[in-house]
Amino acid sequence: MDIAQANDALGLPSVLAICEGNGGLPLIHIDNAHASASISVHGGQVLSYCPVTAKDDLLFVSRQAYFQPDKAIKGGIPICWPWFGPDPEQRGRPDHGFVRDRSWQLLATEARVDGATRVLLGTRDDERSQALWPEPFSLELEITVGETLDLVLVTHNTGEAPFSITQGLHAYFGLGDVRKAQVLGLAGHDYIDKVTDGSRATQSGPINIDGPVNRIYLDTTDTLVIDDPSLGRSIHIEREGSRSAVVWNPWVEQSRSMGDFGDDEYLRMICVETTNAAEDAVTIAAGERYRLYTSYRIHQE
Ligand SMILES: O=P(O)(O)OC[C@H]1O[C@H](O)[C@H](O)[C@@H](O)[C@@H]1O
Repeated sequence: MDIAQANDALGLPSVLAICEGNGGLPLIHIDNAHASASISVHGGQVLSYCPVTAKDDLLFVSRQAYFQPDKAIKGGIPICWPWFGPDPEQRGRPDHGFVRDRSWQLLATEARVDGATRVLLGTRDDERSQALWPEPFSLELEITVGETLDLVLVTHNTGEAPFSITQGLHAYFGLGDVRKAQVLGLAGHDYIDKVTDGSRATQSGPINIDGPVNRIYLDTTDTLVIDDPSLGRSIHIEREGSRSAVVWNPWVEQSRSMGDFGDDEYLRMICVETTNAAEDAVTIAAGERYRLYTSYRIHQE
């Protein structure tokens, strides 16, 4: 992407500019009446969002994150697609699919009358995707930066046969101290516990984090809340097109095993992910589109 040309075509005076980010990867900067944000064109990934009323960024990015053309960025909101988690066919394909480590295209920008800013990014099938997954597709991510941060991920099946996907908006939220935080809104829901090799259990009460957590919650559509007394705020997550949610914190051992994650960083983050995972996989008919939506709002005390 030629940054000067992109700015000429899609920059928005005093609101949106495209610049060179870490590792030379193009980064979209937004600063409007409601919030500031940055979005990586690589991965189609929101990396930061801070409303003017908030003290701290919504999102966490690891200090050891890779910023390289063929690697995923650890933090922000990676897009997991067309499979969530390990290769479902165990053929050695990358975890979480193949769009989080590729460059997307910046398709459109818009300064809305309500002061929010809209960015449209896209990617579609090509030789590399066909080598990993044969289906013809076009994927669009619409990001709206306003009083809330809204994401809409639309999968368009451009082929002549139906296909099935799992997917996730893998948000890494910043926390003051995970040990004092709670995730609310999942009580009474069954989950698949990936820490104990996929056994099933039912959530009772709020989720407290005092060890590794890696769970797929099922049959859930309610608003989720992350209560974070250390930063004096709560984060509210709304969802449409999703009946599952993933909660992940790597805790001590997994943190040490990841090259792109600091040993102590698990204390300052949690992933609460809007997904179509496990039995919440979706099938999209030829020519049809599927819309996955999520919205994040910070309530600052
Ligand atoms: O390290 P990554 O490939 O980005 O994945 C990070 C994590 O993502 C999800 O939350 C999965 O449930 C975890 O099993 C995985 O470890």
